[in-house]
Amino acid sequence: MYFYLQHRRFCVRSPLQRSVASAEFGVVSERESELKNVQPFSEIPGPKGVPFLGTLFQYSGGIFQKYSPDRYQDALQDRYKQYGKIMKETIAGVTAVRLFDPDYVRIVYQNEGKIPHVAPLLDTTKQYREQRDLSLGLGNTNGDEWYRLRSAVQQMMMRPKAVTVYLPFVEEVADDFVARIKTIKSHSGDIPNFRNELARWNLESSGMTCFETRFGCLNASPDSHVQKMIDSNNEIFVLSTKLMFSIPFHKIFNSPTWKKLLEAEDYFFGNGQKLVDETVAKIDRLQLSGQLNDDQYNFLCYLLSRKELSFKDVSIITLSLFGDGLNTTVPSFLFALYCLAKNPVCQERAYQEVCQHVKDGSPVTGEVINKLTYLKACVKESQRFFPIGQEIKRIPQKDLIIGGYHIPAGTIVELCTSVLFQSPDHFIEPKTFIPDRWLRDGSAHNIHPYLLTPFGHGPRMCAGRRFAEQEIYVLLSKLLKNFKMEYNDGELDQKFQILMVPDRPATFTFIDRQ
Ligand code: HEM
Repeated sequence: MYFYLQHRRFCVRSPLQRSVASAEFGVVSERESELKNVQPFSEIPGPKGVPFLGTLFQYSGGIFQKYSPDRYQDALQDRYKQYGKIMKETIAGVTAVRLFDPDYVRIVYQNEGKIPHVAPLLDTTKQYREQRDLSLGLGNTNGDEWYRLRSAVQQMMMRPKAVTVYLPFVEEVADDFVARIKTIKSHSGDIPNFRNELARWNLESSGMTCFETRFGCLNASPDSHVQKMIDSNNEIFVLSTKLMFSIPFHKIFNSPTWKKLLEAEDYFFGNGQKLVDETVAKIDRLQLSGQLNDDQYNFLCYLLSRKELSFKDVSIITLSLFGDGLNTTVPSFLFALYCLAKNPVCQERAYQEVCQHVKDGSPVTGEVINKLTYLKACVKESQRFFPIGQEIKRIPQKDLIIGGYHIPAGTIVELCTSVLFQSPDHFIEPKTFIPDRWLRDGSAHNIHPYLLTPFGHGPRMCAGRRFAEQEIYVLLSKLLKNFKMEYNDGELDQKFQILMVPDRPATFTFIDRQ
């Protein structure tokens, strides 16, 4: 059943409603004619490629190369300019329809049902986990299997109140991080490779949430396990990008790149699994001796208590919370910091807000965070400037008509609104950092609700969202309180590594506030 037919049922109105909504009738009749003239899937425009591999050679080197893989965002912009709001492309055997219009995105979300299907968040990680007989985790499963996992963690991970249990850990690590900045910054306040410093902070912070242990990530030596875990996590994304734009031999045999990726995955996963095993053994010992308090090892104890989760599921979910922030929370944080450093007026206003609500010597609570409305608007605006994802993927389970084209059930659909984030058609003064546009009284900006959804939308919305946001708001408010931040390391840009990451290690300058 097409979305259009469903939609029509809701368009039956009383005479009064009809006269009030006469403008809308134009839309309805347009849609009627659209339905009559539905174009088949094959007519969706897009670049022509060779059979199976499609346009792979435009990305993969040689004389046909048009785009460097780390500038995939340019390819998407070009595709939008050339083909408009809907187009399709095949790359290395994977065909996807891309949507560049928030109204089209709305159609997909409104028809996804209770169990939306998605293409894997990271195809290579899914393949790795299948090969090693691990649980696939939330982002790589669909149907009942996904529902089983998601419903087991939904309450504990998605309720804003539930994650505030971990606030004291997050705050403790953030305070230590601020102290470390004070000791390591140069005479002029510079800290080079701040991205790596943030990675250490993030691993320490999520390590506390998952394992309630301080690992010493902040001060770890360059040849420590911690640093190697950070490096191997990064390597997974670098190699996955390479494989995304290669002939997919790795799906048939262990190609050299695939072997390197296995090594990086094994390193990260192996060390992570050891932490899970050690912590679970500790919990068992405490329980046996009657010394396990109710407020200890919340995250793991909760997962272990869920009968529907196997031990493999518990491990993967825990390691997702432990490691996923490295390539999501960290770049997101760095871009937010950059936006504030480059916009001192906004930084000052956020500083004033933080001083008003975050009191020295009092803990940062959920209530305090709720009051940081301007800070949150700054973060959201930074996500418009620097989206860390190029698209959100869905595989609709019923046929849809979008933009006048028939999209059969089972098609991979990519929701690519990030190419519109700098467009004057969608944002007033798009090239200016204006956090106010996200404040309630900034409604004059009238932003389409399906345009900027950095954490996705609906039942498959990011499972780590509450944790990531909590960490970002706490650390950002601590940094604002302690330092004026500047950035003098050239223009920061983004490069594509499955996600959008900073194009350089990034040196920030921290000037003590008295
Ligand atoms: C600023 C940081 C982050 C951003 C912007 C982000 C963004 C996203 C997005 C866009 C999705 C797809 C949502 C959809 O399909 O509707 C997603 C899914 C997911 N994210 Fe995040 N994420 C972040 C941090 C994290 C962290 C720290 C974790 C660790 C637990 C995490 C775990 C997940 C999982 C497990 C899914 C799959 C959910 C499912 O399919 O049920 N994310 N994230």
